[in-house]
Amino acid sequence: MMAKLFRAVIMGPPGSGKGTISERIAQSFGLKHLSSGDFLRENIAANTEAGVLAKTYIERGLMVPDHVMTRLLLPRLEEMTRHSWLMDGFPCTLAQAKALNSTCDLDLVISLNIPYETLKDRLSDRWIHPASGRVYNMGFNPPHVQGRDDLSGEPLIQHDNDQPEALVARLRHYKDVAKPVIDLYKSKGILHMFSGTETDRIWPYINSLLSTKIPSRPETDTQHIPLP
Ligand SMILES: Nc1ncnc2c1ncn2[C@@H]1O[C@H](COP(=O)(O)OP(=O)(O)OP(=O)(O)O)[C@@H](O)[C@H]1O
Ligand SMILES: Nc1nc2c(ncn2[C@H]2C[C@H](O)[C@@H](COP(=O)(O)OP(=O)(O)O)O2)c(=O)[nH]1
Repeated sequence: MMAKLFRAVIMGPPGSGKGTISERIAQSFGLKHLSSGDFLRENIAANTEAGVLAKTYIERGLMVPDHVMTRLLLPRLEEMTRHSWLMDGFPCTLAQAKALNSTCDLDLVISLNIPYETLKDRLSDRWIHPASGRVYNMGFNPPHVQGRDDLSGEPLIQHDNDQPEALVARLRHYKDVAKPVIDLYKSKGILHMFSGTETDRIWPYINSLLSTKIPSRPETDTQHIPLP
């Protein structure tokens, strides 16, 4: 018999650690880490119709319109009939959340609540490998060679909109659009909020919550049944 699939979303402002925590969840529980940013970059690289359209918004530092996001992501999620997944970066508006709702029932939503000063410090030190989306922080998880991606050796870059001047506006925007989404998931009883300044201190709480909901991977806990 096939085990039930597990579907989760992780939300939080820029720099809150969604990507970092998603990777840990994927490793520990075998969920597939899906990222809206990665889907967009793949589509841009492949020159799909949605990718070409999305690029015009991303280049201007704007959010991609809801109808483009849902057209792009929902079919991909519908195809994921054999994998449990964790979605990072989608939904981020109420319209996206409602569209997702009509496609699947989420089991859990993780929301990260991180103080502004912490976000500012992290992002001003965030370095990205543009081709893969791999993220480094010079204090927290520095690359082996300064300024170079660990796997490809290619140069790392910083985003202008990670600098403090742009961050205030991004954060305000996040708060405005995320609030109704958080309220929706709260009302469904699936929202779990985690607050703190360090990923390493938040992680054990997320880990133990997930341990009550899904089996760990066989290599971390051999008594459990692996996910499909
Ligand atoms: N759910 C979404 N709705 C609309 N636009 C999106 C969405 N997800 C990503 N985007 C667009 O794609 C861009 C890249 O997304 P990505 O998540 O990689 O990076 P980001 O904006 O730096 O986010 P964060 O700082 O939270 O990691 C965003 O800046 C935005 O323009
Ligand atoms: N100093 C410090 N930096 C951290 C911590 N957790 C994550 N980071 C780093 C990694 C990234 O460079 C940056 C933002 O993390 P991210 O996982 O990309 O966040 P998000 O934008 O996907 O939500 O902060 C942390 O706990 N401390």
